[in-house]
Amino acid sequence: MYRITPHLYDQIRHFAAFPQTGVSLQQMVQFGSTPSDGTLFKASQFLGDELPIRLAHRVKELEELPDRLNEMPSIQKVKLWYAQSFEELVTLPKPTLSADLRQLIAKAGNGNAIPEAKPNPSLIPDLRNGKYHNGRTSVPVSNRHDIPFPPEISAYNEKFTKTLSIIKRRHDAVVATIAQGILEYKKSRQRSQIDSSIQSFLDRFYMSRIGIRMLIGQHIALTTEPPRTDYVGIICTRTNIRQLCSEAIENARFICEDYYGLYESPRVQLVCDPDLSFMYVPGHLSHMTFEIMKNSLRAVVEKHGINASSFPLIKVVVAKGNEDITVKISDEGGGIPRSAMPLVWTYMYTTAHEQDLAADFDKSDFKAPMAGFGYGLPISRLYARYFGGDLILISMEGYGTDVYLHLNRLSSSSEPLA
Ligand SMILES: Nc1ncnc2c1ncn2[C@@H]1O[C@H](COP(=O)(O)OP(=O)(O)OP(=O)(O)O)[C@@H](O)[C@H]1O
Repeated sequence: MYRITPHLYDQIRHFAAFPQTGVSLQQMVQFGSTPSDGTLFKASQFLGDELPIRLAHRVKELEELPDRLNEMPSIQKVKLWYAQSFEELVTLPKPTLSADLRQLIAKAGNGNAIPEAKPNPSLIPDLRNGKYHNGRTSVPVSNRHDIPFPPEISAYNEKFTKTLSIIKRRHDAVVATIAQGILEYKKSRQRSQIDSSIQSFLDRFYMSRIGIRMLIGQHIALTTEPPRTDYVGIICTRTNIRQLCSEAIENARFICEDYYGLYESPRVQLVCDPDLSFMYVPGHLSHMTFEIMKNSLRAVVEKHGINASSFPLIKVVVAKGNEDITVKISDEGGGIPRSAMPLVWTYMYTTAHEQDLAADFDKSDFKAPMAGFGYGLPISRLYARYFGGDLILISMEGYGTDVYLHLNRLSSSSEPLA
């Protein structure tokens, strides 16, 4: 079994002492719009500094969790995944660069670089050979894409991307495994709810995971996928919101019909300008709208009963403001009692019948069929906040719920990292 050696612990502690560097959606797009071996190499240099810092923060945090939560077997398991990924990144041999090549790489880019990872790497000892190495300095970039890069650069890019793919796959089951760890903790401490310090840990931890996966996913897509119109990596510069909402609605309705054995699930009216598009990550938007729709459908079906002759319409309205695009989902599913309102944002709060988490445990990601783990809302809110938006829920008990999904149009806000 993989274990963390004392030397690796030293490295982790060292990296965890540096702050994380946030990147905005705009920076990701500007940097990745014309990828060449040079820009990809620069991106890998940034990620090679930044990802170990982010992973090290998480290992340290998992290590220091209070009330013996850190001792739960599933928490330990996740900690080892993070440590292993950290080690794979810091031990990946970098190509030796001649002075000329250094200059070529410095010039690669398209006018706007992703930021330098905040810690000045000159302070970081090269832990592989015991020396201190000098920091990179910010170099103005030009618009040159015609520079021939030697094969060792593309070979390194390929190797780096391969390492990222392995890491991404290793971390697929993190959400479910941490959830399992929380269950182990609740059982061992005989608690029914988690306290606010654990809630904030989970918010931080899952937010960090979204960021790490965003950076990794973006890099893999830029390196391995052929260019697609309107796409830069996994970011779509013209995400059509109507189309995306329609798909999420249909998918959620299908699952609802299947789950309750309905001939037809509640209908959904969508009011949205068909041409409204903006820069976003379609995967994130699909995830959020789908989760919110599932909740509304479930509430409506359960309030009115599966034998109801008809269900009240669920309304989805999309509004375009200067700063935000807001998606409002209104249902007549009976709402939520005021006393339960703070709970809906806590992980593992659900009014669905308990499911066997362990059964879903080894699946690649965390997907409940209709409801059941109490992760839908808190994780969706993290996705919204990741790019500077928010998710707000207003309930009228006895009638229904309005959910407001605010999506930031300015796309310049940096990742919220803690
Ligand atoms: N539109 C709604 N109307 C009424 N109750 C709701 C609504 N949305 C959420 N809730 C309540 O909030 C709880 C938590 O919702 P959340 O989406 O986080 O988890 P879940 O749907 O139970 O499980 P899952 O992890 O599968 O999403 C739900 O179990 C439900 O009790």
